[in-house]
Amino acid sequence: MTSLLDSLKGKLIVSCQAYPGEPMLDPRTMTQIAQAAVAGGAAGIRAKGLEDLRSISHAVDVPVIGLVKVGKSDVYITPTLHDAFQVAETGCQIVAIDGTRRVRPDERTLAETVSEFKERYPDTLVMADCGSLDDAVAAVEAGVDILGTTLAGYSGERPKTEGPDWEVVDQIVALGSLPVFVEGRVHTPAQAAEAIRRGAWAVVVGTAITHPTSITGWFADAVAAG
Ligand SMILES: CC(=O)N[C@H](C=O)[C@@H](O)[C@H](O)[C@H](O)COP(=O)(O)O
Repeated sequence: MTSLLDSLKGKLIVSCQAYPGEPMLDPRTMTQIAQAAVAGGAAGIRAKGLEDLRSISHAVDVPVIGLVKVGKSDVYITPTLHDAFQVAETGCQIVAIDGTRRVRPDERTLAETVSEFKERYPDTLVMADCGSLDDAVAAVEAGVDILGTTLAGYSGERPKTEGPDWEVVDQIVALGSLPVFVEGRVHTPAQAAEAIRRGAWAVVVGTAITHPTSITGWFADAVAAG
């Protein structure tokens, strides 16, 4: 396990996700995107959906962070223990789960979820997608392996900052207890480097690398604005 985390230290992880109704929502397409990201230097891949995860885990030789997005409730990133089991079954090395203090659809606490998960999958790491410092503190107590800033700006506790939420990054890194993966609105190479300088173990970039519709929109808006 240590060597898996070591392989990600100071490195870039690329999140490869397409969303319902989008043309790239296809396991083969996402697998090709993941392979292209690895060719470009990604030390890890983050992906969602059981089919995408099975395909990507076979196709790349770097650690994969897996998740599912389920339902329309506030807690949607691998929300239940059952979801976490299904994600782990795909062969990914790290399972990302909602790491907030909100009520989960199966009404297990985060601590219960992590301990039951670890009983069945002791070798799979758990990344807690947190939305605030208080989430991160609770996630450490719950026994997770990795803290992510993924949900800062999306869980109601923090404002949605233009770029990464550096304040919460600094607060969570200052806990000093677990590796912190900075994720969420990292849109430039300079911001990714800044995350590492601020003490992130790794930095996860999604939209700015793998979501052409958003990237095109950024350019189209700039062009339209003249
Ligand atoms: C909030 C939420 O649901 N985040 C999701 C988590 O897996 C993804 O939609 C993001 O793309 C990912 O976190 C990477 O972030 P960004 O795309 O901003 O680089």
